[in-house]
Amino acid sequence: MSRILFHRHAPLAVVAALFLLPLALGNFGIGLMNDIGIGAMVALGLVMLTGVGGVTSFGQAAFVGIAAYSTAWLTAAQGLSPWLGLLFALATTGGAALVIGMLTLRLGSHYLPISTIAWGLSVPLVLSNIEALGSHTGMSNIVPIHIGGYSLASSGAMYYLIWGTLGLVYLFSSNLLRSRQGRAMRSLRGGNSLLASVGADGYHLRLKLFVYSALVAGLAGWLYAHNSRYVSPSTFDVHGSINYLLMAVVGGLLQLPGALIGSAIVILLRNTLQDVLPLLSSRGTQLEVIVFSLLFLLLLHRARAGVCGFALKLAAKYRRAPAPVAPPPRGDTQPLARRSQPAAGKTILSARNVTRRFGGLVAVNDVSFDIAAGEIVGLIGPNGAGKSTMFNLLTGAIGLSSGTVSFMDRDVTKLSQRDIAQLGMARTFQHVKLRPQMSLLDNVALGAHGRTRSGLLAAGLGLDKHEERQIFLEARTQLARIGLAGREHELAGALPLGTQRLLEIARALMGDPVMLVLDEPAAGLRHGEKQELAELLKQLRRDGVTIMIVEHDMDFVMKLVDRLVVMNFGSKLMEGDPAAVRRDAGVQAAYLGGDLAEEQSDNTKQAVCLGDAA
Ligand SMILES: Nc1ncnc2c1ncn2[C@@H]1O[C@H](COP(=O)(O)OP(=O)(O)OP(=O)(O)O)[C@@H](O)[C@H]1O
Repeated sequence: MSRILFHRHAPLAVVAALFLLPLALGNFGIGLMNDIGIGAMVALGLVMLTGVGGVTSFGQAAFVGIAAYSTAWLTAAQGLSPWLGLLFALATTGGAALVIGMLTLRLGSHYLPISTIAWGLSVPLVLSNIEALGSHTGMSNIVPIHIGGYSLASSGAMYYLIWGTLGLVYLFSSNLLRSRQGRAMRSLRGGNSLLASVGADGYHLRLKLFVYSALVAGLAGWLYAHNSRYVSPSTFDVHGSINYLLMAVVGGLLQLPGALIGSAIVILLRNTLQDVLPLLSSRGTQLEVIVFSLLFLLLLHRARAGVCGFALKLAAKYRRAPAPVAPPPRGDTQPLARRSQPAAGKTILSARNVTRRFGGLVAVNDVSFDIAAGEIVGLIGPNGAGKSTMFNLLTGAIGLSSGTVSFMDRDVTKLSQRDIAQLGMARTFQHVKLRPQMSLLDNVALGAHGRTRSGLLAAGLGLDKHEERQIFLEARTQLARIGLAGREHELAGALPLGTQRLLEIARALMGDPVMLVLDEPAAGLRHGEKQELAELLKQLRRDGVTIMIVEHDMDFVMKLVDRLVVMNFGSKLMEGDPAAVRRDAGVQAAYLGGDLAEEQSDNTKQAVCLGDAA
């Protein structure tokens, strides 16, 4: 009870303290608070972009600069209102971010951060060469903001605008992270394949985050220009960007409050150093850079998750249960709409002459088979037979070298993984792809991405609550289905591997699939858990879901499936019911070794199982 009261009242106490703070501060203190607020806003965008989205940006100050110069030019040179300046600043910043993002966000690994340095360097260079913008000296005499007839010329008045805006941005970002879009954004680090499997588009999510963080930097730039009433290009160079990144890292890149804490620490520390270092040496400014570099190194060694991450780790030691993040269920919540399942027996998937080459290696060679609605089909074969590659081809994770695949009466040979997922094919992965730092409920809820619609704006404004309740209602049902009811708020990373595989099945079921493609779901499960999994899969078959399964535990597979497709060396060896497969000499030879002598030791256990089952 006291914890609930704390969670409810702590934000109110912070708001009240911030409201009253100017009464206790002089002009200098208020000026510092304004700098902290503006810095925190840019750092907050970086927490979203770098911490959540995994895109490291060394060019965020450039967006602050584009916005600051836009409003400076419109108000000081054109004599228009700062409020028009705000719209113009957001338009130029958002437009620039969209173009830069489209040009750079497809770059992988270290190329993307390097590209951010490129535009981080070029934007201030361009600004300093435009005469109409004051060239190297910048622009002064920027008019103050007015609200009605009230001028925000004093730093005390700007304080409330800056911190009020920061509060709104914080609220919007916090709502966004807890939404359907936010769950997908928080999963960006899990890779495009995970996102595509739930019907989400990693590139567009990254682009949205990029533009969002740039718009937040743009808001900060607008406030900066009208707070300092002066802009110059050097403020917005790469040095400035590194400063913002430092704030986010010091505070904690993974939590929104980190932006605020980091900005306060960096600005207050810089201010103190500027007072103290000149007393120690005549080269105080150079010493300041060295002190900050050392601080950065120390942080990377000792507390990579920043102050916030450190505090959370400490708090977790004393916390009794993880804090709930999902809205609690309500009696009147309607379930999500379901798709109608195809009639039992209808062919829903046809693979024809499917071939996939990796250089000179033919991983899948001219394989054809059909799958009918309501079947459980096993895809088996010795290690390296091409099963996972076949799954990747069917689900669209990789492209075919030749052949065709049709699913639900559509040729899906050239469709993306995401489009195939939207048609009703859900999958799990041989190497589990979960978000370890997200709760079980959030991981499962992610699976409904393709079935639900709420966009970024609705999420940020908190207009998605009805859909969120529907998603979490179903996520709780799916969790209960795999035996994890009551553990919704635990972290997925804390589960044993076998249970993580079950969690992947629950996530796949959230897509309301026509067909479930399971890659070694029983690996890591104990005997009793395997029996429960078999029961779950049989129940799903009764519910009309078609299942294709790769599994090495022959005993498990033979008792579960209606039909088997056997692969060996990339080709289809045979197809038939379990009894026929057990009897087949070719299959026995493949599993016993035969010509595959080098695989014998690996497969002895499987071969024995095959024999046992027979
Ligand atoms: N991306 C890739 N690049 C190159 N070769 C690959 C790639 N993916 C798979 N292969 C090769 O294709 C062959 C089939 O691999 P695949 O993983 O599909 O077999 P599998 O039957 O699933 O094996 P296992 O049961 O051990 O998982 C192997 O020789 C593998 O090394």
